Amino acid sequence: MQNIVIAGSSGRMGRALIEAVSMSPDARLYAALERAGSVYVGKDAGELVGSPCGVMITDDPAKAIAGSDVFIDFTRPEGTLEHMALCRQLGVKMVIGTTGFSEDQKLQIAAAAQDIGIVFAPNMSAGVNLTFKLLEIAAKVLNEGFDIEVVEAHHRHKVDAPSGTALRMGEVVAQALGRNLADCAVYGREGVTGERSPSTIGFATVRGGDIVGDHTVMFAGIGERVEITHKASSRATFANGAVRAAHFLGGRKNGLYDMQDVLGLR
Ligand SMILES: NC(=O)C1=CN([C@@H]2O[C@H](COP(=O)(O)OP(=O)(O)OC[C@H]3O[C@@H](n4cnc5c(N)ncnc54)[C@H](OP(=O)(O)O)[C@@H]3O)[C@@H](O)[C@H]2O)C=CC1
Ligand SMILES: O=C(O)C1=N[C@H](C(=O)O)C[C@H](O)C1
Repeated sequence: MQNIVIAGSSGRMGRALIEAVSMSPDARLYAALERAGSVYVGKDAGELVGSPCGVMITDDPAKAIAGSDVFIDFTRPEGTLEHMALCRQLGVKMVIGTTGFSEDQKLQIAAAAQDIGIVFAPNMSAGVNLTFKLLEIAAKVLNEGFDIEVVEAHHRHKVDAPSGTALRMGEVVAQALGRNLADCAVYGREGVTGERSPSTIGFATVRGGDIVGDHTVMFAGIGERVEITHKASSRATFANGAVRAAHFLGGRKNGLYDMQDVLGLR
């Protein structure tokens, strides 16, 4: 049985995670965390998903983490890094789904993984992780004469762009082609842009309504176009993946992993 702490428990993913943990026979909700000042502090975490569970939401991270097995964090980069410092100190493993980290912040996560096991992935769904493999194949086969564009769409509340998943898709394709994404990414276009340079990977972002998460990578050639698309219709897919990642960490003391490791796709 794994004792799980959920950070950002009243958020969109926090609620999906409470449900996913409650449905896992090998996991139990050990603590639910919110920021100080949140109206949810002191409330029963289960009430957020319509079924009280006796775990009261706390704003004390150290108290929540002490004695737990895995800390699941889908919050914001600054919150995740604060939680990570405590998890590292207390020897508690982490599943990190938060997106929007800078390169320096990602290095901090890698450093913490020397001491604790961490699964860090911008997308915990099995389907998206399969598309990463498909993209690798597509990029290697369509490596000449095809323009590559990544298009993503998310709900109106999302604060980072492009999505972490879109960026990872770009990285996968760039790596398969022997390119460095930092050198070839084009983030949006406006005005007189000139013709498209063939070595670039373009990104386009859509934000609106309640779109859970759509991603398409387009390989546009002359006379044909291949599109690899994933559409998430429920956050349960990410939450179930995160709980699976927590179980994966069970037998691992330290190390940095992603969902390719968890799903055996490496
Ligand atoms: N890897 C994956 O599979 C997925 C990743 N995500 C990522 O997860 C993250 C959360 O998404 P979502 O649930 O939609 O966001 P929400 O805004 O709905 O929830 C975020 C939660 O984190 C809390 N929070 C925000 N800032 C901090 C902080 N500095 N310290 C502690 N807690 C904080 C919020 O509290 P408050 O309400 O007080 O602000 C809220 O409870 C995003 O980065 C998103 O991209 C989302 C889906 C899938
Ligand atoms: O913020 C979201 O909602 C999502 N964020 C992740 C990302 O940035 O890739 C994953 C998913 O698409 C939902």
